[in-house]
Amino acid sequence: MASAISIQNVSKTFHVSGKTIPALSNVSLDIEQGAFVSLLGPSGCGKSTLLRVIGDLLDSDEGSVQVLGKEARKSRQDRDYGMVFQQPGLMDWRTIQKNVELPMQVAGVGKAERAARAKDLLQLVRLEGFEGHRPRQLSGGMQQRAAIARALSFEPKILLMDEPLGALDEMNREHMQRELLRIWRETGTTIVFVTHSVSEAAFLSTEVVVMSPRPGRIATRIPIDLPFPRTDETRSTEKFYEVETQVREALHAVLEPTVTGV
Ligand SMILES: Nc1ncnc2c1ncn2[C@@H]1O[C@H](COP(=O)(O)OP(=O)(O)OP(=O)(O)O)[C@@H](O)[C@H]1O
Repeated sequence: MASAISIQNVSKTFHVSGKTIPALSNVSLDIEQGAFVSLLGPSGCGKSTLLRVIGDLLDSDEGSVQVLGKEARKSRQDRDYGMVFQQPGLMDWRTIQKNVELPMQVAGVGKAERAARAKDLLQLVRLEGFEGHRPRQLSGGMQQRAAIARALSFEPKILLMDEPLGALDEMNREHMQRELLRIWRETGTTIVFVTHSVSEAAFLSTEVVVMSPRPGRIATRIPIDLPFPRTDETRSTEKFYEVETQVREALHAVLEPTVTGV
């Protein structure tokens, strides 16, 4: 399958108050179109930095990122990306419908068209009936679904998600994982997803990329061959347990390199 994202030898160092923080070192990664790739690794290993470099929110010092065969900057200008962060970032003085319409409004999409598209997107994330609500009147999971709807406004080919479910309680989180898989399968978008959760990464992904601590490097790539559709039953299967264990062991290996010999 064609490559959606091609990262070649990317390095990034931050300089803060005379200190040098090597965040990424020589990262190379190819992500296929339609993949759901999770970046997993210890805190500070550069997951968010890598996501921001992919999304052209941050320049790398070295290396290159090609998205759909173009420079990342061109892809951002072409609105190939949708982005979702841990906080939904909705504006409380606008209704849910108007929040979802905002990027389209900024881009100059006409009133009737953006209203119709926002309505469709809210249907996709199952928020029909809440169009006129304010964000504070919705649960955290519902707000995050609205943020996902907003991120999908330009039918992005690439969805970059930085711990989007991290602030949710366990039940809501599992529900949103199922919803996210449904949306991914319905839209066919390529997803790069940052998480701290082994089981979340195993449940959602077609591939888990484990990163090692500072400076961030790709330590292991684990293809996840659990069949689709993945449901709550999937979580209690032997196969899921095996996959989860494999991911957990890979994470432990980067946390305890001297013990494991990695
Ligand atoms: N804008 C910045 N200025 C200076 N240092 C930064 C900046 N952004 C990230 N860093 C540093 O780069 C390293 C990687 O940070 P990053 O946020 O990418 O890690 P992460 O793996 O996403 O962490 P976490 O899992 O805790 O969110 C950290 O040491 C962090 O302090």
